[in-house]
Amino acid sequence: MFSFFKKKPPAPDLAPPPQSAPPPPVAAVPPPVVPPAPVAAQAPAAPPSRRYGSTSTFVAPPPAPVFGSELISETAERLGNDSDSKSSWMARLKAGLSKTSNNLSLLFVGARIDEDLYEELEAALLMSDAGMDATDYLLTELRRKVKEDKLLDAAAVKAALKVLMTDMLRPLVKPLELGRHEPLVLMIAGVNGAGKTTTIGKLAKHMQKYEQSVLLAAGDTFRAAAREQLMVWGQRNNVTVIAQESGDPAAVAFDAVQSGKARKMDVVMVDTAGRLPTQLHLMEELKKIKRVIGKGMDGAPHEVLLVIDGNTGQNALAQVKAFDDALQLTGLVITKLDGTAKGGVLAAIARTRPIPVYFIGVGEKIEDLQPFSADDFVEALLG
Ligand SMILES: Nc1nc2c(ncn2[C@@H]2O[C@H](COP(=O)(O)OP(=O)(O)OP(=O)(O)O)[C@@H](O)[C@H]2O)c(=O)[nH]1
Repeated sequence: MFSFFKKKPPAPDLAPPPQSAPPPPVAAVPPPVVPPAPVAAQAPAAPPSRRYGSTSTFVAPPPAPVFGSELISETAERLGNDSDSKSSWMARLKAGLSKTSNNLSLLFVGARIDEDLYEELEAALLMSDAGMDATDYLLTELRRKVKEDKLLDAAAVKAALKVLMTDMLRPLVKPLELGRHEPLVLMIAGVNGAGKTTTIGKLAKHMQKYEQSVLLAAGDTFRAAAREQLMVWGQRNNVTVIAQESGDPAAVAFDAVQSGKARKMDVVMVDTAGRLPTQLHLMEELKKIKRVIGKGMDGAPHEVLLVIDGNTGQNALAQVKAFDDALQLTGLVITKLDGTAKGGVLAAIARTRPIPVYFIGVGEKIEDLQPFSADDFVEALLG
């Protein structure tokens, strides 16, 4: 079974209280529209400061949305009919990475194992955005392997490179564990247009398939369209979105966490506005959002994810470093590997800042976001 998330068996202290059953699976019985309760009314005994407590509005889910064939096919996928969806996903990933895979594969066609091959391989890896460090490492290890195993033909060398690459990327593989906290709070960051809001929408939909109740915080108070995008998405999918007309994104995040706790939600996801790591005041704002989420719930956010546009090449590494320094990232999502992405940047990340890559995206549809698999990725590159 191609499992999306790893859901920990609920520890006794994390298990939902028996009386307050979790919200019914959204697909089967959509929760009733709860009139928006003011946050202050739901807050725990110690009231939140006015600054973070009372200004957000709730966008309640509409009654009984119509779920049609989309849900049926997704349900079929969950029940085990996922070999088709996996092969079409692989086809999209292969197509997305075809630039690099063509370059790499052509090298080995009828090639002799000599210095020319190593030089061409070095150039192809550098062009794929793998960076100097990962490229040097792969070439050194490959030379060693060829010598040790006395590899004589190009196919065997290619196979050895596949193994090396897979071993290099494997430390990045980690499932996103659900059910560790109630709610599990995720904060999502990234540069402008990386795909944060879209990723949140896709993740929420997938989490719903795992019977997770999800609440979203429209923390991108900078770009009005981002808030609308999240709210429309939430209404369509029966997910409550907490938003503010304008103002402090930290306040929206705080309200969302408070509300998530009061409603016993499984997951709260906090969107944030896009920003460049060089915009220091905006990076400070992100740190503040993270701190304020922690005030709303001890230990939160439990996951701080950086969404990276796969087309940004080596700059992606700079983004990972800067956001990690500011926020101590727990995971990455690499989107748009269907575009002009070259894919090698994952090798660079693995060598220099091995932060787990939870998901990769190869398109705008929900099923285009999938957990990262080192084997699949290398198969798409060198298969
Ligand atoms: N082709 C492709 N497009 C994607 C993918 N993920 C997101 N997009 C598109 O990228 C564009 C930007 O996505 P958003 O989710 O709005 O990005 P954002 O990071 O929230 O943007 P800001 O709020 O402006 O920082 C949208 O048109 C998405 O549909 C992907 O994997 N592949």
